[in-house]
Amino acid sequence: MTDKPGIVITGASGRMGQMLIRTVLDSDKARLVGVVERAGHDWVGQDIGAAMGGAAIGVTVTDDALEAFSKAQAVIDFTAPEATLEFAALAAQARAVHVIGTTGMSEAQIARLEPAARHAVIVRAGNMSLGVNLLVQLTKKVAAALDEDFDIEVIEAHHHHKVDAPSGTALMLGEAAAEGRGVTLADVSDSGRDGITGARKRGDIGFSAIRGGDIVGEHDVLFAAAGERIVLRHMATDRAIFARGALKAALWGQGKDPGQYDMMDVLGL
Ligand SMILES: NC(=O)C1=CN([C@@H]2O[C@H](COP(=O)(O)OP(=O)(O)OC[C@H]3O[C@@H](n4cnc5c(N)ncnc54)[C@H](O)[C@@H]3O)[C@@H](O)[C@H]2O)C=CC1
Ligand SMILES: O=C(O)C1=N[C@H](C(=O)O)C[C@H](O)C1
Repeated sequence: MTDKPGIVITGASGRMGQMLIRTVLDSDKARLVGVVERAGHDWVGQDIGAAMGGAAIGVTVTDDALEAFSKAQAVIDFTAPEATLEFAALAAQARAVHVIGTTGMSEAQIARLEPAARHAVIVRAGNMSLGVNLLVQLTKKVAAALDEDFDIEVIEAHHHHKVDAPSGTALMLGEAAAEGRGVTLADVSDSGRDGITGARKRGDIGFSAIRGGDIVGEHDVLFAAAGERIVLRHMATDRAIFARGALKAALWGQGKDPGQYDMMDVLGL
């Protein structure tokens, strides 16, 4: 027997799924006890080590999430919004910590996590890296120090497979800028400019999204005024930063009271 928390990774074949599996296997603080993929995927029924092109490791990919979660102390989930909602209910049933990296969830979908959070710990963040979470704090500070003479724009770039925009990180940065300024993001958000949009409205927080190639994730927060500009920037070059943060969250959540938390709680920022 070991007291290292057992971890299940969902979305096993995904870009983040594979990175998370490697991160847990390399860790001396956690054990990989299960991996989940969607029903019908080629990898279901295969050993995950072999499916990822290496040696077998004795963990079989399953599409039975509840069965996998019932053996785990934590589930790390970077998949898609509706899958994440289903996993939240099952992780709560298994009383496993649910670490959610999935982005693109609507406000209505986020609200649907609440019943699960009454029974289990949920840690959710649009970006699990230390660097971005620090950038969020810096953004809040700079926005609080400047007035609306400074136009705030969040510019993000990601690989061409990404399906949601603005990115989860861009939204975190926009929220932080709005909070620093003492406004509600929904009231000032301006995304998806196209055509004759009219001049920029004073006080708006703008979003622009670039999609191309294999860009892991880049975020700028631009504060632009007459005669000067400040740019706060984070550049991710390796998905390992997200996986390390997610594993840290899974370990941090052990023994915590049920509820919803984020990476600020985990990192103590
Ligand atoms: N919070 C963070 O730090 C980060 C968040 N992300 C987010 O993570 C999510 C996944 O990103 P990628 O790995 O690049 O995408 P991906 O498309 O490579 O992987 C998604 C995986 O989820 C699986 N999946 C979908 N529905 C499923 C279901 N019902 N059951 C089991 N598996 C299911 C897919 O088959 C696929 O393997 C996105 O929302 C992305 O924005 C990505 C990187 C960092
Ligand atoms: O889809 C991605 O790849 C990423 N998604 C997250 C986001 O939406 O911000 C985090 C990171 O930028 C990579």
